[in-house]
Formats: sequence, structure tokens, C-alpha cells
Amino acid sequence: MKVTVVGAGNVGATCADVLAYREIANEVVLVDIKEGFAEGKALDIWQKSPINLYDTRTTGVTNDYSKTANSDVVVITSGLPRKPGMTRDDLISTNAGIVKSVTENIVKYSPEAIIIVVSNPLDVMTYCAHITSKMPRTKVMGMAGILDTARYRAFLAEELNVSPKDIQAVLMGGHGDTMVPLPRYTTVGGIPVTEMIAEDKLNAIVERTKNGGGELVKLMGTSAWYAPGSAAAQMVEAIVRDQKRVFPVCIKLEGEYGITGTYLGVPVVLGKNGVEKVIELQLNEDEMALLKASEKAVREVMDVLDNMPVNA
Ligand SMILES: NC(=O)c1ccc[n+]([C@@H]2O[C@H](COP(=O)([O-])OP(=O)(O)OC[C@H]3O[C@@H](n4cnc5c(N)ncnc54)[C@H](O)[C@@H]3O)[C@@H](O)[C@H]2O)c1
Ligand SMILES: O=C(O)C[C@H](O)C(=O)O
Repeated sequence: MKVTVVGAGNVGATCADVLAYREIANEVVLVDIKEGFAEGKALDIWQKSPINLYDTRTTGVTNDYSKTANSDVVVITSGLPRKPGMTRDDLISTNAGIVKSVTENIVKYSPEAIIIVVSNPLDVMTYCAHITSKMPRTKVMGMAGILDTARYRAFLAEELNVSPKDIQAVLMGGHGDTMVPLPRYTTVGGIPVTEMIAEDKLNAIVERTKNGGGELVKLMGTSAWYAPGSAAAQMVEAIVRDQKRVFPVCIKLEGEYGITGTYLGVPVVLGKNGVEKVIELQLNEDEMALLKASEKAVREVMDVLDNMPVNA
């Protein structure tokens, strides 16, 4: 299996490292626009192989997409991260052009690849990659839900003093402050979370989750990479190993949840064909209202993309 990761910065290099040391792919190609940057990161990861004992071949290239030919999966992380005071949506003007040109190059050399978008604003960059690629929706998806759910699970594990392995949860909607964690679908070793934690504490964790990306931007001056890179690698693993994992993934909705044409995080089954099934939960009235509000927020940014020169 050959996997290309575009953008050898914080998230891209972390994703490539996880793909290599967990031997998720036989070959990982890192691509960056900065001269020598991807080559250096790939060489560093390769030099770690005798220490961490893996044989995944990692190589890096500066903008030479011919070396990415026939990739099975491509992860797009190229683009600016936000700085303190910015929203993810503020990145659209720079990142739309980057994601569009990267997708064109990817499709030229790997027309069969499954594409995982990571660049922000996530839902709209997934839209951008999907319309550029002209591929079926099942093969162009965005990574955010695994990360957001992981934050929610980690906060709960800390509060309850239990292993994060035992927290299961679903989170839906856009990758922004309107995301929708779902306490009704959250369990701790099979026990409904509401039986384990007071309502005010749970509400505080839901709010912290929604602002989880911003919390890290404030602390570090740039955005997160360990959890995002690992989350993207987990999606790659589900695809290349045909694991049929159930994850929240951003995809174009075509009637599910009564929504058509908007790119939103929903639970799906992920396997060798990409998104093999969109799972439709029986949301109650309050949950559906939150999902619709999230849809509205994503729609507004999709409209911005539609009116940008990059799409003319
Ligand atoms: N979806 C998520 O949950 C999530 C999580 C974290 C970060 N992100 C987003 O991922 C993106 C990358 O974040 P980061 O922290 O790795 O940033 P970074 O600045 O460390 O890395 C980005 C890399 O992209 C490269 N790049 C820029 N234009 C390119 C092009 N045309 N072709 C190839 N490479 C190009 C840059 O040279 C840089 O090395 C940001 O947009 C960030 O907001 C998303
Ligand atoms: O917060 C960001 O800007 C990056 C990413 O979307 C995240 O949630 O960590």
C-alpha cells in the first residue's frame, strides 16, 4: 500500500510518522512546497526505523507529484494553520487555492486514490477537494470527527479517572464551535455516561470539546498536531486494512439527516472503498436542532468558497 501525505508540516509529518512506525503502509511519500522540507522529514522518519523497528519506506519530494503516482490513499494537510485570535474559517482565502491545486495534482497521478482532507476550514476544504477531484463522495472525506471525539473522550476519562480506552462516543456536525457532541450516545465501559457524571460537569466537558482546537492554539501559538496526525493515520489504517471501522467522518450529505449538499461530520463505516455506509442515528429534537445549526454555519462558509475567484 502506498500513501501520500501532502504538507510535511506539523500534522503531515506526524501522520507520516504514525503510518511508518505502525507499518500501516509499505510506502509513504511526503510532499511539500518548501524546498527540501519533505525530503528532510522523510529522511528523519526513515532513520528512526532501526530504532523503532519498522520497514515502511518513507521518501520526500518538493512538489514533484510524479513520485506520488498510484497512491492508494492521499492525506492533504497542506495549508496555513491558525494563530491565536483567528477562527478556522479565516484560513479559507489561503487554503482554498492550496487545496484546489494539490487535489488537481493528486488526481492527475493517482486517479483511483481515496482522499482524506485535513486542512482547515475542514468541512469546506473537503467540499473544495471533492468538487475539484470529480470523484464519488465516498472517496473524498475530511478528518475532524475522530479528533473532536478523542478530545471529548480524553476530557471525560480525566474527569472520571478511568481509561480513555473505555470511553466510546459519537460527535457530529461541522469542525467548528457548532460541532455536536452527543452525550446520549456516550458510554463508559458500556454504561451511559449520564449515570457516571453530574450534568453540569458533562456540559462543561461538551463546551471544552467544542473549543478544544482553540484551547491548544492559545497555548502554543499554532494549532495541534499529535492528535490530528494520529487521527488521520487511523482513517488511513481503516481504509488500507479494510477494517470497517465506525468513525465520525466529514462527507457530502445526500439526504441523510434531511440534509442535501452540505459537508458535515457523521458516523460512517470506513473500509477499502472509502465511506462504505453513512449511519443515520435517530436524533431527538434537540440534537437535530444542534445539527441543523451546525449545517447552517458550514453552509455559510461553503457559500464563501463558491464566490471565491479560485472557483471561477
Ligand atoms: N482537520 C483537523 O482536525 C485539523 C487539525 C489540525 C490542523 N488542521 C489543519 O491542517 C493544516 C496544517 O496544519 P499544520 O499544523 O501541519 O501546519 P504547518 O504550517 O506545520 O504545515 C503546513 C505545511 O503545508 C505546506 N504547504 C503549503 N502550501 C503547500 C502546497 N501548495 N503544496 C504542498 N505543501 C504546501 C507548508 O510548506 C507547510 O510545511 C492547517 O490548515 C490546519 O488548520 C486541521
Ligand atoms: O484548531 C485548529 O485550528 C486546528 C484543528 O482544527 C484542531 O481542532 O486542532
